[in-house]
Amino acid sequence: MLRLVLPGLPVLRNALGGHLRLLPAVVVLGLVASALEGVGIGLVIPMLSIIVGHDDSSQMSSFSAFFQKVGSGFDNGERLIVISAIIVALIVLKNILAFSNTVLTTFIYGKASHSIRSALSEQLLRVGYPFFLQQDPGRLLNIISNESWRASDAVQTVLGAIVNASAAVILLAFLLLLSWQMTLLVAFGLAAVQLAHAVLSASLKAPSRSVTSHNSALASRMLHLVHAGQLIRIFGQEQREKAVFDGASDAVRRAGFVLQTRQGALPLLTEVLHAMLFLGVVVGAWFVGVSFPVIVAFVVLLYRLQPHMRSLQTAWSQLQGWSGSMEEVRWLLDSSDKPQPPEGIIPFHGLRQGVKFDGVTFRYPDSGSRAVVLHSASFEIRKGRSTAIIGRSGAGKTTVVNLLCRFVEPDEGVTLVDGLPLSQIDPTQWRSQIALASQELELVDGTILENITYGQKQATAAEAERAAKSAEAHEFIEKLPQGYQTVVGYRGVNLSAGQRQRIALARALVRDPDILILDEATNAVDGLSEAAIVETLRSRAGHRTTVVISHHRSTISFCDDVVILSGGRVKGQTPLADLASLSMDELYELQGVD
Ligand SMILES: Nc1ncnc2c1ncn2[C@@H]1O[C@H](COP(=O)(O)OP(=O)(O)OP(=O)(O)O)[C@@H](O)[C@H]1O
Repeated sequence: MLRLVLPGLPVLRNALGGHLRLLPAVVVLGLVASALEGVGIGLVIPMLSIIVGHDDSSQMSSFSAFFQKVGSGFDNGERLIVISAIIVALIVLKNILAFSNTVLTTFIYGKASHSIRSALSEQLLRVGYPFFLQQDPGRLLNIISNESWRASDAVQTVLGAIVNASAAVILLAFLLLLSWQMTLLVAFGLAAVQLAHAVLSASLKAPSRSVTSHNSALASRMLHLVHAGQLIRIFGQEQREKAVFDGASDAVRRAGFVLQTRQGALPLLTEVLHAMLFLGVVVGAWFVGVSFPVIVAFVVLLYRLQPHMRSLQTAWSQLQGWSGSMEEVRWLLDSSDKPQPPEGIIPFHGLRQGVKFDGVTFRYPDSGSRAVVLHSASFEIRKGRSTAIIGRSGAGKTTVVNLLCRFVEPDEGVTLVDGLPLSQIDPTQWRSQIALASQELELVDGTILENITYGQKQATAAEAERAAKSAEAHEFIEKLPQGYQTVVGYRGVNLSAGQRQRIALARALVRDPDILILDEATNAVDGLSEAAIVETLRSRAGHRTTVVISHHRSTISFCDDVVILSGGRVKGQTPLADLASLSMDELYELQGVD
């Protein structure tokens, strides 16, 4: 039931996590502060009785009569002073408690916001890689940068609502004790206002979802403008991109306008309803003959109750308005419909014989009727040897790498490592023994040294330098004013493509991996440097295994074996020596590659 009533409840529960146990303290502080306020207001009764000279408590409820007796031992002047002093003391104490509650709720809010962001980042790091193949990055960016803040705000709103609800309960209890008849009238009135408010708030859900989906689309456009700067300029698409972006931005504005105007109308409407209720109570009290001091105390209590009720209603409509955001955050945090990370418990400490693809068939997730990418592929990568995987564009070479790295898993068939299914091997241990250099793996924003030792934190500067020398990167790094401390910028923008590739290669080599995978890892490197890199790779022969993907004959020249792929099918696996004299095209022709 609550799940239906309060959108995003699971998100809030997770966000509050261990701090849920602090909520009773929030409630108690709220209750006590309001009780102090209620007593202070109750003390208005004897004050007014003295001032208007109406000291008769016979027609009052026992609760009102109790206040009427306060300070009855003093003469009227002293009594006024004593009661005023008590009221001031109560106000001071109430505000100290209210401030303590503000500190407590702010602390809980900060922790809850942090746990939402932390849970989102953990989920993005934990989820199986195919998730990123299926999802729109704009949607993910929007959830992290936008919707997560709304979810945090929702936590703050709920905390505020708890404080307001505590105050409302106490003030209502005081009203009840002062006059049950008038309180009954108030309760009916409040229920009617609440009902009207709930009906109107429900209409916020659809616009909230619309805002969220338009925000996702806008985030995609923003990503596109950031990443496609060159493309847009060289093809002269600035005008068109501007129009598309403005369209997406305007759609957010329009959706936001609908949501905010509906949200904005609610407090106004409830203010009118509350005012009607207020006046109705005063007139009703006069009709049933409630004494003047009690009416005043009742009205003051009602006046103090009103902002709490309105805050509760505003909180309600805000939560409805953020339901789209909460749903998005809940969706990302929910692991049940996401690809799982690779499993496996068999320890892996190094390759002993080799890796065998045995009848592996694969299609990318969510590809619907799309073609199978690998058809029953069978070939072998032998330990200590270098295996080239070649084939025309789209043949499935990178897909083989994705399977080797366990970014994706075969649909049929099996990948065997020393005779054991790769799916049963501990993925962390497996990955710790392989290193990948590919066009997909970017540099991180940091220094060159940080990039080379990324994932190998214990590597010394000397080891990083050795790896850089092997990757033909040391020379150009040394020429940079800051050398290894040069900051490469976001995705390595401060470097040339060939320089980036050589640093990425050094990053793979510094791991001294058991299996080195190079996927078009040197295609931007000049011929001389590439020849030197090839010599380095040749020197790994015998004790280390290398898998190379390249369209260049020279890059695979040091390889022992060659696997030829065509349209996702293995056309053959042969020692490269048998084909040594052939160019790439002759090689494809010989193997019947289309
Ligand atoms: N993330 C993906 N989702 C759906 N299909 C994909 C995805 N990645 C690749 N494919 C498809 O899988 C097929 C093989 O792609 P793959 O990247 O493995 O080819 P490749 O041989 O490495 O090509 P290239 O030499 O051009 O890099 C292609 O038809 C491609 O369209």
